[in-house]
Amino acid sequence: MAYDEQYTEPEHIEVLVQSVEGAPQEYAQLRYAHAGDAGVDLHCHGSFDIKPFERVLVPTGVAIALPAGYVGLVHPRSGLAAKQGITVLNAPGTIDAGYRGEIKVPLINLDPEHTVHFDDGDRIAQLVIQRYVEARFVPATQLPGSDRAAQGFGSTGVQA
Ligand SMILES: O=c1ccn([C@H]2C[C@H](O)[C@@H](COP(=O)(O)OP(=O)(O)OP(=O)(O)O)O2)c(=O)[nH]1
Ligand SMILES: [Mg+2]
Repeated sequence: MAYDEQYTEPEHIEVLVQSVEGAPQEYAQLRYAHAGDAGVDLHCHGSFDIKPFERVLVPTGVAIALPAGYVGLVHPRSGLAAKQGITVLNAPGTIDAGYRGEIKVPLINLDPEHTVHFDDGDRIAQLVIQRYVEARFVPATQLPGSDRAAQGFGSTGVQA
């Protein structure tokens, strides 16, 4: 198969976005920065500082309604991580389809020296929307065999 033939359009869905009380209306206008981006940037509502090794639960000013069968995953922004040591503490954060509250992002500053300042509206994280599968968990007394079996935690390439 030619490389180009592998290309498929991503699935398109509608997700309702509301700016929360006290946040500007335009906060509800989430947009992918580039064609082909998987993540849409989330902004902070309000300005704040994060000192070294401090964590802050950052309000984004938005609430969303995902259709059933979809989940929002809050990922760090690589630029903030690489340049300033800022990451999402619970990455990836899980936004359940049924959650209607404000999306909040627990950021942590892992830079040992520098306090990082954020202005109102700065991009703090990115939201990736994916389909999920709901499992029916079935208690079992024995699991089927597999190539890996119970090997894990760095076992690959190590002589038994
Ligand atoms: O980074 C995050 C993660 C979660 N949430 C919201 C949406 C999510 O649907 C809800 C619950 O998240 P999670 O299940 O991760 O947290 P929990 O500590 O298990 O809380 P709960 O007992 O409410 O499920 O909190 C956020 O706003 N930001
Ligand atoms: Mg939970």
